[in-house]
Amino acid sequence: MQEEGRRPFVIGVAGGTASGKTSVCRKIMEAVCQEGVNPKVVMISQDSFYRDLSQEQRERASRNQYNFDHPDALDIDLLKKTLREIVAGRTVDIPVYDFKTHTRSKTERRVIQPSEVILVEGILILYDPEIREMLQMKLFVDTDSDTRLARRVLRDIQERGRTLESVLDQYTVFVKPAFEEFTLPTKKYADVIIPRGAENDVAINLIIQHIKDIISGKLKLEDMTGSRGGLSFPARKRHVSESSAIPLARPH
Ligand SMILES: Nc1ncnc2c1ncn2[C@@H]1O[C@H](COP(=O)(O)OP(=O)(O)O)[C@@H](O)[C@H]1O
Ligand SMILES: Nc1ccn([C@@H]2O[C@H](COP(=O)(O)O)[C@@H](O)[C@H]2O)c(=O)n1
Repeated sequence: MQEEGRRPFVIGVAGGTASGKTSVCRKIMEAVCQEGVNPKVVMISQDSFYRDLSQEQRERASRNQYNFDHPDALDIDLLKKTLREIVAGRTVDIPVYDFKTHTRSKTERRVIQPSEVILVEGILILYDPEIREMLQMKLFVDTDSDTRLARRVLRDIQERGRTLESVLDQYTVFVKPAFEEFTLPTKKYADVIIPRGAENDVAINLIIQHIKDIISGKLKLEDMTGSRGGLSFPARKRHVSESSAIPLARPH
């Protein structure tokens, strides 16, 4: 149960498509849940907040003429409202999104119970200033773009009902340019940059340790700067570099 008066610890995980955001979140969840105090941890994807498309927009999407990587493709207001509710410790329900049909389920919603740790991941999760304000820890998963494209091709064909041609076409026309325009510039907001994503155990273990210290109370509110009315990460930015585990210079 969430402690009376204590805000959940909200962690934002950004990065390009198929960079390993979800995989990093899963690793963090597994490790944090092994903690003796057994905190409740939940993961939310920004993908749940894609706008429902009209028939005409769905037809354009199926012809690869719809830009899902532009901020306007997301209902950012609903995401913000939902995060505010979560931060206030209330139960919320969020849409269930289907990548094959580009629509939200008409019958299903996912219920998110109050939790001590909230992981929220997405390509644009560090894009909106009000959302950034709600995050006590900001991570950016920094995986090489060739690797990301290779993973996206496999994933989108296997799981999202796409053809090779459509994945490559969408990537060239929309995904890559939007990554450069909207996602990459948000790297500067990250407290920790994780090169190579989920395989970077050194970086992930440092992050896990920090979260455990906060949950166990070893890191206290008054020990931290930059507090926004709840638990927060020290304001000084850290960069877990590829070559050095112990860090920690400012990101560029
Ligand atoms: N380190 C890794 N090695 C191999 N495959 C990976 C690795 N990290 C992620 N993947 C695969 O790449 C795809 C995208 O990973 P995911 O974590 O869902 O990325 P994102 O949430 O950033 O889109 C998935 O199919 C996943 O299994
Ligand atoms: N109907 C949709 C909605 C989104 N996309 C793509 O998903 C990517 C974001 O998801 P990740 O898991 O890769 O972070 C984004 O790049 C959109 O292009 C889609 O193809 N169809």
